[in-house]
Amino acid sequence: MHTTEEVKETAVLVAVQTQKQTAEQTKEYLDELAFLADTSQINTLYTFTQKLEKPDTRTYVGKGKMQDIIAYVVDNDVDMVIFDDDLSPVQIRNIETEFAKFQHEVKILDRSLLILNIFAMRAKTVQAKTQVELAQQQYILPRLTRMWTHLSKQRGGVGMRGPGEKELETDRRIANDRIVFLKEKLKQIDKQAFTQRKNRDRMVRVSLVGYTNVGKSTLMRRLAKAEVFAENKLFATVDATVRKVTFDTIPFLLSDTVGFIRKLPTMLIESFKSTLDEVREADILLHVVDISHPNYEEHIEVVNSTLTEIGAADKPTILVFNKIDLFSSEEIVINDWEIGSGNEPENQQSRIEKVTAFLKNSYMNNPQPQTVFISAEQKENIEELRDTIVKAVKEKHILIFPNWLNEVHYPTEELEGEEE
Ligand SMILES: Nc1nc2c(ncn2[C@@H]2O[C@H](COP(=O)(O)OP(=O)(O)OP(=O)(O)O)[C@@H](O)[C@H]2O)c(=O)[nH]1
Ligand SMILES: [Mg+2]
Repeated sequence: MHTTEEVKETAVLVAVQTQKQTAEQTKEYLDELAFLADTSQINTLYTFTQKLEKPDTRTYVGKGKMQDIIAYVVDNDVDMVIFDDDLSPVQIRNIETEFAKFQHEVKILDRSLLILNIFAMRAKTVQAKTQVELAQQQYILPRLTRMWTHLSKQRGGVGMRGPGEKELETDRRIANDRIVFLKEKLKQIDKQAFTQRKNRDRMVRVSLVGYTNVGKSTLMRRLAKAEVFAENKLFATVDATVRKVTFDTIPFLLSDTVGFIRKLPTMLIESFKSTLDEVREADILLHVVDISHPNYEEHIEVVNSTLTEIGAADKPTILVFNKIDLFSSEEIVINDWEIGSGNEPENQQSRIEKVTAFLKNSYMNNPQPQTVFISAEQKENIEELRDTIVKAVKEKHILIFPNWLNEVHYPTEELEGEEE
């Protein structure tokens, strides 16, 4: 029997605004956290912020603020409290103790745990599943408290009440054994994957990278005509997808990868290193940016530093600004450039041109060599992107096949993917 109506759990979000952050940034981060919660089927009821030099070492926020949160949670019978930064084992224990005084059952979560949970939901391949479970176990192990102990046993669980201290020791041992097992399993999978990648024809490899939800999978579909899952949720893609694409008679491999996010748990990056091998071994990166997002510049920085962290910086990169169509439905002014509203269809094209001109201008001094402005969804400027990719691929291709220009390699049936 099925229950058709899924009852969403409810949450309040808690963030600290440090001196380095503006109120606006803090709001953006909380919006992102709410989006992460929504992706996990969790309904956000209220958000709390506190200005502090840094998060309180004992309870993340100060005593007074914690009392406000508890009052709200108890009054409204809220299911969970989600903190925007990683909680230390001590903080978790203290916060649990505060809530226990009110005999209120509440789940305590943080951003990393939420992200791990979404990854667990999304992972499809054995490799991705194993990587996510390993990251979950490693994240939870030092934080095993009464409440978090069950998390280590149920894959993808969001949080449950656990048993008493006595069982904790056993649980830690079980978690440790599991970690050893998962690491060994991953080693085997990595070996196989490495052989598979090595056995592939040597082709130029292009990887789509970018912040989560910017449109990488949508673009993959456009370019490779592949059936790739895309939706307006965070981390729609967790497994890497690779397709062979042929433009201008040159075949190359295009891969779609997991999106990056601010404060991505280090453990997760670590454990995803083998999935991210596609990115690390790529010849060319297509760094996709959602230009309609108010925080897109910070997103670019997050992606760049994540690329550095996995050792994939310094590759030839094409910066692809996506979702330019979102500019055509509303009045926008970027700095002093007034773009005007384009509700009349005949104005849309010129507005897109104006936006593109503006952005090109402001990115002219950027060391990034190439920028292209597109709408993957509305198929705007896909041709220009294609030309840019072909040019970059040709340069690499000729390095792999120095005699390429003198030979005819490719039968006509391989030309699929050329036409729209
Ligand atoms: N308006 C508009 N929406 C777009 C465009 N491209 C993608 N989208 C939407 O943006 C959302 C995210 O797209 P995806 O392709 O799943 O993004 P992604 O980068 O693969 O996301 P993750 O796999 O979660 O990292 C979807 O709802 C798409 O329909 C575009 O050019 N314009
Ligand atoms: Mg995707």
